[in-house]
Amino acid sequence: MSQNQQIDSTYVVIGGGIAGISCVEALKLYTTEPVLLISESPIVKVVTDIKFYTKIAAGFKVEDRNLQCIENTEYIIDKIIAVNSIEHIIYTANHREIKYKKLCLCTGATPKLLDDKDYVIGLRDTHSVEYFQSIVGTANKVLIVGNGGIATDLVYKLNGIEIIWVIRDEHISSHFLDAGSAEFFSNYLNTQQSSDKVIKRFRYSGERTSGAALGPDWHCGAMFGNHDGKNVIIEYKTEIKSISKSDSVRVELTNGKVYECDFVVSATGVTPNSNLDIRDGSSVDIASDGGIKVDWKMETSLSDIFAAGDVCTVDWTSEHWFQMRLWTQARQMGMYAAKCMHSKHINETLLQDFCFELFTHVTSFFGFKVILLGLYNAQGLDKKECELLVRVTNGQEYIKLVLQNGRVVGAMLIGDTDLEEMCENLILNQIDVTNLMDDLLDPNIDIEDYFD
Ligand SMILES: Cc1cc2nc3c(=O)[nH]c(=O)nc-3n(C[C@H](O)[C@H](O)[C@H](O)COP(=O)(O)OP(=O)(O)OC[C@H]3O[C@@H](n4cnc5c(N)ncnc54)[C@H](O)[C@@H]3O)c2cc1C
Ligand SMILES: NC(=O)C1=CN([C@@H]2O[C@H](COP(=O)(O)OP(=O)(O)OC[C@H]3O[C@@H](n4cnc5c(N)ncnc54)[C@H](OP(=O)(O)O)[C@@H]3O)[C@@H](O)[C@H]2O)C=CC1
Repeated sequence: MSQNQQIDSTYVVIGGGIAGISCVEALKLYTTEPVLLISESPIVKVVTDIKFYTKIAAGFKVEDRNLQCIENTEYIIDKIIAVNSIEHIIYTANHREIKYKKLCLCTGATPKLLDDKDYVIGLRDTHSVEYFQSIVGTANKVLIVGNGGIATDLVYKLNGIEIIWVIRDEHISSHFLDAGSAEFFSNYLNTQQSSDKVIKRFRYSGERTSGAALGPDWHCGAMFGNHDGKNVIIEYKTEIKSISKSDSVRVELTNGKVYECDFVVSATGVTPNSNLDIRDGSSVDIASDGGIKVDWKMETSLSDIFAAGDVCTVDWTSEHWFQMRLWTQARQMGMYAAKCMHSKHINETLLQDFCFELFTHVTSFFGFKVILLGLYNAQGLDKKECELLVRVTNGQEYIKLVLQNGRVVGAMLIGDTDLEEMCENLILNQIDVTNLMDDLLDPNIDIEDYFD
């Protein structure tokens, strides 16, 4: 579409990430009215090979595609810089003015960097991990800061290099794992595939359900053994004190340790791209984490402007669901925002999407399938009121059910456990399993028989 031409579209979606593309694809299912995608990048992210493990939990791949490959979609490669929410006009960097009836902002987020030096690197998506691997080729030692998804991915994927992993917590991957499952992975990485198939089952209640209670006490400086030619030194419960560069990059930690490395990876979370110039004297509500606030209909405080994916922050709660900036939720939110926009446009009653009844996430860590359901780490619960059922088979599976008042409220399933459907049903139906506690994770009992 040429510049300076008055463009008018019923629906406009900003951003070619998972949320934006999911929103556009869903809108095309609901309506034949014009849908326009504005993406600052000609490369967009599409979901492929989707596989449902339960009614809600789905795993999928994310592929980079050229915008031309997205069928029957009007698009403009441009950057939105401002909006007039009263006149319903978008202004772009290439001087276009676009009139909309319903607008969805899917502008994502940007990596938070510890420092803006060129030897401190952030990663925007898993694909840049591959790019990163190419530049890391010449390096011998990298220092990774952060204990979330990216750091966990990197520590596993980087080979032939020494890694210093600096985390604030007592165990690794704290945004996903508890101490017990962190120990499971560390055992596996240190001893490769363990030969003895020892099945251990535990039941914890009250105090012992919090933090590191689930596994042996972690000690600082634990190392993963030599795995694929890499050496991982983990520095627990410490942070960066200073980063400087002379011949090499020098990093001082708050625990007094000093490391020399080739560069630092700042895997320290993301900041939503929520800064938007609003040219009508109003302002959009922003949450404390910097995301654009959305209500249960994904609508922002500005009428007819919706938001989905990393850029937004939900201002509603759900009993077994919470927001986490993931592909999983970018896709769910993008599709649901489309339904919300269309329902509002045709003035139809809207019901909240079923997927927000239950937090689900399918991913893999250290080569193991990981399915997280509900409050898998007792998020937001009083740990004293929780009970945990755990079954561990070294090198094969780690299963943890979180229970409150005799009902399952969360599950962490690592390995091919085939328990995801049972766990999803138990959480959604809130079945009292008080009398089944000893059998629930007994591998010799087909627990499904209880519920047929
Ligand atoms: C290294 C890394 C690895 C990850 N791995 C996983 C994983 O394994 N599993 C998982 O569930 N999640 C993962 N995530 C999180 C996941 O990538 C995000 O939650 C998800 O991609 C967010 O999608 P989005 O569409 O909201 O934002 P984005 O994917 O960031 O897309 C935003 C789009 O908007 C465009 N844009 C921004 N501003 C403007 C503007 N003003 N005008 C026009 N266009 C604009 C951008 O160019 C971009 O195309 C990972 C994240 C990172 C950083
Ligand atoms: N397989 C998957 O599902 C993957 C998902 N992702 C997602 O992508 C997004 C970005 O990933 P990522 O960047 O790892 O973000 P995450 O939010 O997952 O983790 C950020 C980590 O950095 C720590 N941190 C933040 N600031 C500092 C600091 N100044 N010094 C030391 N540590 C700090 C946080 O600690 P604290 O918790 O104490 O704030 C946290 O451990 C996340 O939403 C993540 O869930 C990414 C990769 C893979």
